[in-house]
Amino acid sequence: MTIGDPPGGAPAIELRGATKVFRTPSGAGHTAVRALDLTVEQGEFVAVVGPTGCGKSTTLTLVSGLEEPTEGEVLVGGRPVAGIPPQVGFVFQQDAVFPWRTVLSNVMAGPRFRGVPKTEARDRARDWLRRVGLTAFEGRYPHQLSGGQRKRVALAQTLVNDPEILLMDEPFSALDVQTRALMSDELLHLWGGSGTGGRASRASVVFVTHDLEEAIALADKVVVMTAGPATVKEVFPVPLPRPRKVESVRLEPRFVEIYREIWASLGEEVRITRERGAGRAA
Ligand SMILES: Nc1ncnc2c1ncn2[C@@H]1O[C@H](COP(=O)(O)OP(=O)(O)OP(=O)(O)O)[C@@H](O)[C@H]1O
Repeated sequence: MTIGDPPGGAPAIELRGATKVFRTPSGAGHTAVRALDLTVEQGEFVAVVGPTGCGKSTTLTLVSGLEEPTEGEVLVGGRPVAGIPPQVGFVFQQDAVFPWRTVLSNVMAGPRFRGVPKTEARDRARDWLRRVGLTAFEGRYPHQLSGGQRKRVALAQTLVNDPEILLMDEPFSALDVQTRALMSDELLHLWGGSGTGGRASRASVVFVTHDLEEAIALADKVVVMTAGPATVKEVFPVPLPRPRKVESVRLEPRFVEIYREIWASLGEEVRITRERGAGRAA
């Protein structure tokens, strides 16, 4: 057993009654998530959808250890989160690349930071750049890349560290529709391979998105959050076979049925959020 192995086959992530109250500048409390129960099994791909501002990103920050819950428990690999767990990788909407470093140097940065010798870090980075189709771009700087290419760098940069848990917060939302579909396929391909690195099992993923089609196309289960403060409203399994291609899977009749079913639940929360916004503006 290595340090990252969960005890007794525990789920990858568990939130038990997790509540997060932020202090606002006026000193008042703002509840971002409340009594949230969520389990992500090892190797599972979970998509989280919910109305804007409901608390999806806050949920990820609790799992990442960047924030502590005010009440309840957050477990990663069966252990309470204390600080940022080393086995967790992130991909956010904004690129987290160093603009002054080349693509290769950016992808090497994580392993180097973790103490991997330079030659090995370079080999691993090159292997990941090959997997994401950027071998020819290793000497470029981020500003010399397209949005889709930068996103590929971000994926390589995260996956090169062989994370057991991958937290993704609207990672593709800044991309155009076609690039977005390509990146989703690429993500499924990389995730579905025989582990992201030396491990036999694949990473457990929590993927936050506004796009219900994207959520269904990617995930094993879709978690619908309520209007803020977020709690889990319903969890829908997505029994679509894998491997999937996002552009074709969304045309299948079963996909459309699942979409209707989840939208009936999500749409209600979106309406509640809109009505609150309209009320405030009035
Ligand atoms: N550090 C903070 N201090 C105070 N309030 C915060 C803080 N971070 C988030 N919030 C508030 O908590 C609520 C949930 O925010 P969060 O970013 O988690 O929502 P979200 O569902 O990810 O939003 P979106 O879909 O728009 O990205 C919001 O009302 C937000 O204003």
